[in-house]
Amino acid sequence: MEDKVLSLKNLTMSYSGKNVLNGINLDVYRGQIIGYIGPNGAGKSTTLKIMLGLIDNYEGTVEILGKDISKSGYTYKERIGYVPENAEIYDNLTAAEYLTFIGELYGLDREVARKKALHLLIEFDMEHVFHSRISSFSKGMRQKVLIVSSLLHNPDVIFLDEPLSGLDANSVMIIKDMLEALANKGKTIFYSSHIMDVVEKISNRIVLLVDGEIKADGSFEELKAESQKGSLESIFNQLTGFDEHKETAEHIVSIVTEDTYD
Ligand SMILES: Nc1ncnc2c1ncn2[C@@H]1O[C@H](COP(=O)(O)OP(=O)(O)OP(=O)(O)O)[C@@H](O)[C@H]1O
Repeated sequence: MEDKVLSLKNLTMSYSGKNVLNGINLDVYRGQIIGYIGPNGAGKSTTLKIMLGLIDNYEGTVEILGKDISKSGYTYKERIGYVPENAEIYDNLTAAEYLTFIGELYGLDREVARKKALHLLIEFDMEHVFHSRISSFSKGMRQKVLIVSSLLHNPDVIFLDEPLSGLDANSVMIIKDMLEALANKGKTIFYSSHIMDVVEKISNRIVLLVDGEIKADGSFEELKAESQKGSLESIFNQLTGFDEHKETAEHIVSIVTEDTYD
């Protein structure tokens, strides 16, 4: 199909003999916002890193924008943007220097990259620090720089791994609306996060990964109808078989407050 943007076929990955992804099959179409969720260690970041070409010793097939990424070389990366969970960022550069550099790496003209970066940072109320070193930025300010850096080249597919980390409530609203507007323009968004109420609101399709396997795949309404639970958080708890949060919390508190540890 022409509008198929991503296609994973029997994607399998193991580290030191331990299977992390167990045969993932997933087709993603233009304009979809995929909420990619799952417990810690389920394999979400591993899937993202494979699609981004950062891990290559996987089995199965990964097609992005109609091409098998193991054969097509790196040019597909010109059309994708990535906000990593833990980013290496060149702290000693100013926001202007860093973003202009990233823009140039993506093939933009230096002046175009600089202007576009400035205009985007203005929208995030950060014009006053355009010429400040990133090392002086707060966590949320660094996150905004990362988000801007992933969008400078107007990518068709955007991968975001916990992108709202450190952002204040106003900025979260901007990012949510921005992702929706980008999807309406035909961009495809692959959004991995643990913040269930945001995933519930922005995704038009939710994919739940558990132990390297897709355990649920559908719109929030579909998942809700299947599980008869109210929120995505409770659907997540049910589908991952977890109902012991109260007991676990109490055990933690009893260990913390136990005075026989010496
Ligand atoms: N470089 C590595 N070497 C060995 N094992 C790894 C490596 N990277 C990831 N793993 C293992 O693969 C599994 C999946 O990790 P991954 O980071 O993909 O999970 P995740 O779903 O993104 O988790 P989280 O929600 O905690 O970010 C985990 O068991 C992890 O320990």
